Amino acid sequence: MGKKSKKNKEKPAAASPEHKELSKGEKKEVLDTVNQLLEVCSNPVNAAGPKELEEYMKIKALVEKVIDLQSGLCTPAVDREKNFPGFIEWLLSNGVETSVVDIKNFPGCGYGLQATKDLKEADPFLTIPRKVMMTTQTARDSVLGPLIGQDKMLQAMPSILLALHLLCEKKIPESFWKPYIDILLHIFHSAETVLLMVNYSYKTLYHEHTLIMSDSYCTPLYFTEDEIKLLKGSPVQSDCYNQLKNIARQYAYFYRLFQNLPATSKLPIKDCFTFEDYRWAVSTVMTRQNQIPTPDGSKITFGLIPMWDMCNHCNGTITTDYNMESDCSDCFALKEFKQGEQISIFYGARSNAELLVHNGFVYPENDMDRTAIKLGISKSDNLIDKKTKLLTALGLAPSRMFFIYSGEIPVDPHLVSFLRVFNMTEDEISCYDCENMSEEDLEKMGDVNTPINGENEEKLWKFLETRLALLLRAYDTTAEEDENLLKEAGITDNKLFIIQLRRCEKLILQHAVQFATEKKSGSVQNSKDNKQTDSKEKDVES
Ligand SMILES: C[S@@+](CC[C@H](N)C(=O)[O-])C[C@H]1O[C@@H](n2cnc3c(N)ncnc32)[C@H](O)[C@@H]1O
Repeated sequence: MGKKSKKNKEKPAAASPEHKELSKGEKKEVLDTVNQLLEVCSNPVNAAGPKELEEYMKIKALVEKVIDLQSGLCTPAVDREKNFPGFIEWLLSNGVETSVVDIKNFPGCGYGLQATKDLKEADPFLTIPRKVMMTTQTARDSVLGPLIGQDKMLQAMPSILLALHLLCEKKIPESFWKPYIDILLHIFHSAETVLLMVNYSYKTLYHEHTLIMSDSYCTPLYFTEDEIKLLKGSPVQSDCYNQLKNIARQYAYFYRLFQNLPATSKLPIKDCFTFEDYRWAVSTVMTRQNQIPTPDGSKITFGLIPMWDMCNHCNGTITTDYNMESDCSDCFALKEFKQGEQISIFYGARSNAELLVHNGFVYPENDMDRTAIKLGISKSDNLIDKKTKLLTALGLAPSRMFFIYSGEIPVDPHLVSFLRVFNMTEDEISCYDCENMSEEDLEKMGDVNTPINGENEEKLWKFLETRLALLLRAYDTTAEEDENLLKEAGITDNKLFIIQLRRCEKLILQHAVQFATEKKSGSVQNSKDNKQTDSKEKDVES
């Protein structure tokens, strides 16, 4: 990154002297705990269930111990609001035009961008040049450069590289990106969002809940054990376990690397690489990064795009584009915005589960919501080989994740095809020539309105209805109970998003059960009608 980062590379590692030193004994205790963490987190993934929870609790306890031991080493939080003017000045001095937007606090989603004038759909409102971005390339030009050449993980995983890059720059007082880093969300450990608004409808509550917004991420890395338990029944619970396991493993890996590798001796984080700082950096990158092309345009990589990353999310389409000629990221209004309105952008087609795990929030109005279910042909099914063969011909694995969608039609062609094959008799399977499936066969098999026959159709919807009802029973609460819980005073951000998520999942499942029931009744009726027609035809024949 221009002159400054070169300077960082040559004269690195003047870490800010805010942290205290750990004693020899404390250092040893941290290292022992980190070693245990690495061992537990390197176990192969356990199947979902009690074993997974047990492992999570072990990891969580070790992580808490490390956080506790390192509590004096973490970078202190800064007041981001006070730093916004300096950030805007820095943007202006680097040629970024910001006159169309203001940074403002928007209850429910933290800070965001407000339109300073009316904007029409597709009007440009932000152009951010590469020179202010933090990218994998600027990481290579920074103090991290020598380490990247020696570490496969950093070479292969751009998000991890960005997280460490951010952390190093945060510790360098003269970093080029200091004005940007100073406006990022920081962690106040004791802060919890307090609900000011009670007695409001759910939707109002959702929008009002962060009148006092805690300056903290809500990624699963910050969930407590009790909060994670609130996800019982949700497929996201496993994702949360896995996220902590993966990040803890990475942390332990780099912690040990920083102790042993000469290439890390000049890193400003070498002696103050805390778990708390690492989860902050990872959460920052997870929730703010965007894809950008490499300078030669040959590959796509990741980067942090200052100011663009102040945009919050709403339904719509992607309206950010990289202009290779000007080497800038251009952002256009996804709809008309009136002066004073929040300008939101569409982050991409993500379910609420994905938004919670990767972006640290839930968007109840999400048009793209869906929930995952795992289905597979049972090993005890006598027809497993034949069904597997037919599924393979249809491009489907015999055991895999499917999605149930919000919206009118909750099933997609993959699920419909799978369920049809899953419920076939031997005679039905034998009607298909797996070696010569035509495009038309594939399409028909997945078309929700083209049953292969009444009986199969009835079995299919009955199976789905029963399966989804079972999934709904796995949760500890109903959607209605969740709605009431969301109205409780004093709910934390984490709990709010978790309950919103499981409520959204239940609404999707409930609607899909209703859809399956209606389809089943329709197919029963059709079967009856067909049988009657058959017998009438037989009568006529006889
Ligand atoms: C790219 S940042 C946007 C700026 C951020 N609000 C801030 O204060 O810095 C993404 C984060 O904003 C919040 N966010 C974005 N869109 C949101 C929405 N529709 N509802 C709630 N929170 C949202 C989430 O905390 C998310 O992790």
